[in-house]
Amino acid sequence: MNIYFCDASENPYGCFSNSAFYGVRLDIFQCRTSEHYFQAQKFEGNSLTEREAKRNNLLLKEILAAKTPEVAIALAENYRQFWRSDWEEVKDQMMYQAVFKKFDWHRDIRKILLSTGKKAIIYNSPSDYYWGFGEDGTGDNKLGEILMSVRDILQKKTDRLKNHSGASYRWWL
Ligand SMILES: Nc1nc(O)c(N)c(N[C@@H]2O[C@H](COP(=O)(O)O)[C@@H](O)[C@H]2O)n1
Repeated sequence: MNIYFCDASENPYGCFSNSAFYGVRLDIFQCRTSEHYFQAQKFEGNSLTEREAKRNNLLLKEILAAKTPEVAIALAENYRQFWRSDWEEVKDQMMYQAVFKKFDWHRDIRKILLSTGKKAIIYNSPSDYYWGFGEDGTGDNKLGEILMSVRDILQKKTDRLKNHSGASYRWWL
């Protein structure tokens, strides 16, 4: 049986959504959600002039200050002309980082992710054909795939820690 999720309010798998309020760190900044982290990464610099880097840093801070993930998305969209030029090439990697940090840090939702075992995880967004499954299931489901990759890595980390037992395993569990 597959695991489907879409909205952050769904129980128990809504926590898989990037809009769920589980914070992640971006350097010295705390992001309210993995969506904030992901959107802010659009303004991280590759080969920017000093002036451009300064401007992008301000945009990044504005995005991180957004009260909701929806506002963070809207702001990033507004400043599309300032996105890093290699965004299309790096966006999967950035999504992976955002999702990994979230589940590596938050024990409660890590347990939910690991509890899905080997089942397929599907981001059942009708409007998103890249990160999600789309209206008709022909979408790429990239977010679902990333969640499954993160699950595999965190399962291996759990198994490794289990073998060493002790304080680090108790903390991790
Ligand atoms: N529920 C929902 N509605 C949409 O319209 C969406 N695009 C998504 N997908 C999530 O939104 C984030 C936007 O990604 P892009 O900046 O457009 O690449 C991303 O976190 C998707 O998971 N969801």
